[in-house]
Amino acid sequence: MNTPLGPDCLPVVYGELETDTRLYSLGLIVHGESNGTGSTTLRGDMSSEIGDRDLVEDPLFILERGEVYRNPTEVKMSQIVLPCHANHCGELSVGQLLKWMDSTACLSAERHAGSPCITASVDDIHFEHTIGVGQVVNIKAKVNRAFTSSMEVGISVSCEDLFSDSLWNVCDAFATFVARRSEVGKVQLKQVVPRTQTEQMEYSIAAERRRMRLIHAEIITDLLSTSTAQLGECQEYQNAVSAERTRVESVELVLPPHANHQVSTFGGQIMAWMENVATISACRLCNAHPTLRTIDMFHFRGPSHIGDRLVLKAIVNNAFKHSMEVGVCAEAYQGAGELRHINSAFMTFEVLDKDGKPRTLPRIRPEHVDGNRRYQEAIARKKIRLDRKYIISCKQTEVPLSVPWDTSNQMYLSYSNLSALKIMAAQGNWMLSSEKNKVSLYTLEENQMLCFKVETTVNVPAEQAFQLLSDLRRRHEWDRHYQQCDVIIQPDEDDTIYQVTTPCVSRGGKGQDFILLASRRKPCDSRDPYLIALRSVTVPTHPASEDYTRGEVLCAGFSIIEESSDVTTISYYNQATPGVFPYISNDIAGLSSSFYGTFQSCSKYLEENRDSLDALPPLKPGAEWDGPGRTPL
Ligand SMILES: CCCCCCCCCCCCCC(=O)SCCNC(=O)CCNC(=O)[C@H](O)C(C)(C)COP(=O)(O)OP(=O)(O)OC[C@H]1O[C@@H](n2cnc3c(N)ncnc32)[C@H](O)[C@@H]1OP(=O)(O)O
Repeated sequence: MNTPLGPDCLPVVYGELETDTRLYSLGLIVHGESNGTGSTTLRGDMSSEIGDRDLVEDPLFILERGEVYRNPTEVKMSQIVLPCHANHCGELSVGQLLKWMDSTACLSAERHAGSPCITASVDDIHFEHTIGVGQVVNIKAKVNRAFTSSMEVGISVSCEDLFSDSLWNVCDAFATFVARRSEVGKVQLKQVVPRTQTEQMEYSIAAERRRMRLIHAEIITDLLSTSTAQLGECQEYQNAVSAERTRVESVELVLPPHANHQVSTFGGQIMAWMENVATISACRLCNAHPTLRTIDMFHFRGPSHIGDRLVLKAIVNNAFKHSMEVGVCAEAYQGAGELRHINSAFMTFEVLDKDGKPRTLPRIRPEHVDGNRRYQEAIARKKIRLDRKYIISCKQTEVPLSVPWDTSNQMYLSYSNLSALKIMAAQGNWMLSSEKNKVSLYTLEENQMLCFKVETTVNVPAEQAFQLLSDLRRRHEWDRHYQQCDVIIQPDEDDTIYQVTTPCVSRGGKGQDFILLASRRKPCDSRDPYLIALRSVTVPTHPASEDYTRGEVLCAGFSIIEESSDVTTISYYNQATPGVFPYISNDIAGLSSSFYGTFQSCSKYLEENRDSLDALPPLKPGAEWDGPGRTPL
């Protein structure tokens, strides 16, 4: 535990976070959390057997008329795995599983849209377990959020062994479906109305995931160009297998049974064909049975139809000690026509020994210039996957409070920063602790974790309040804990890294400094708030110094809701541990009013500046910190 006061006017969050508040990855949720379809499951690592059927049941949300609530878009599918669904090892083929997942998700999307829907993309999927013949696959899908013509569908897959009466999670995924009605062109979907706390959380985070997915290709291209430039020559290994030996090409004629109910090629079938060639390619490297672990996010670029020929190509791009990356591409043509690129994917395979541990794999020898490029890019993607897993899929108890920031993880940190704030804000059991002069203090205690929220209403337009509060350089105007605040880096318009110094709290003691990532977001639609999320990061240019005690913030920030054109509700959130409780207990018990004082000066600051923003020069994206003590911009 460090010193109690932080740069957020309120005590800062320190220490290990004993919480099941969860961070969400783009496609996969790795640890105990909501499963994307409205139910809550407890899972961990590979030993994630649920063991208790109740954990995957829907939360029993009782409607006023006494009925149990069920999401109107929810669709369930259960299938017994038969030998015809399995590979030669008696495990359900992932291709078959993808078909079932795509069908269930599409039917859920169509239930919401009331019109035909097509799969646009599927986020990263991580398969935690294989499924055997005779076991039952349960798939649940529901629409988390509708945008204009597209929707995010959350899919959860569990496996059930009827003989041992056990149940475990296999994977969670998020797919995007686009509604199409030929006669009207672009469809305007009705909004999803979240009814439960989990639905509210999924609804809120779906906007973040959409943002990430729409710029995913761009991010990966940027990261690849910077990362591969640093990698140098390909390493040579003894007994390496030639990449060319793993090359597979296979053609499929799209027949009516391969089409969906809209007569284009069924997306699940395309994924199954892709998985088939990828598995053959992986086998050629290891001469053993490979297990598919992850599929990176992919995008159905364009449709294909009955009568099309689909050319499926796969090659092992690189093999690491325990995993290999296979690149797969699907192209379509008609008769003697041109090839159309319809899909690409990167799949990661492992080979498991008899104890289920990954075996050491032979290395790959790339050939030709193109082979070297693929080899290097696979290394870069491996790093990107690890970064992403570390930042956005880790259990919070495993993440250090300050996460290293660099350009390669910038997007993921921003995403996790905002998602953590959204998850905190979406909790339904906030208790009003005290109220004074229109400022309310709420607390939330769960799993030895204490969060608090301070809320008030101001007569300032929401956008203006957002602009004023998101520039931390002005925070000293209303918050005495912000002694100095300098911009270190501003990678883009929505993210800024600041160094904040706070006064010392004990006589003769040191002040604190904080390296804070502030990520801000404007609303995606009228149901969203403006958000400013804060968390600690580390940057190599600013190590902890002797002059200050380095303080840390795990999750804090503002949610700003427009009540009318002139009235705005401002909520400040902070996530604390039992260790800081003594410092805020006075306020919670009503013995002190420091929160109110700070929040009232915040309201005053906003109202005094309701018509101006121009006290400081605007932040410029790309700005870099230029040395201690100097003006950063
Ligand atoms: C063998 C067994 C068979 C069994 C059969 C069982 C059948 C069961 C049934 C199962 C059936 C299963 C179903 C199947 O089998 S569907 C068959 C597989 N899918 C396809 O063939 C789709 C091919 N792709 C396209 O047609 C286009 O690329 C689409 C239409 C997808 C986008 O085209 P385009 O870009 O020109 O359109 P737009 O600019 O107007 O955007 C439209 C919306 O799309 C959003 N968007 C765009 N890109 C992405 C992205 N990467 N991630 C997320 N979202 C993305 C975008 O933001 C916008 O959203 P909004 O802002 O409006 O909200």
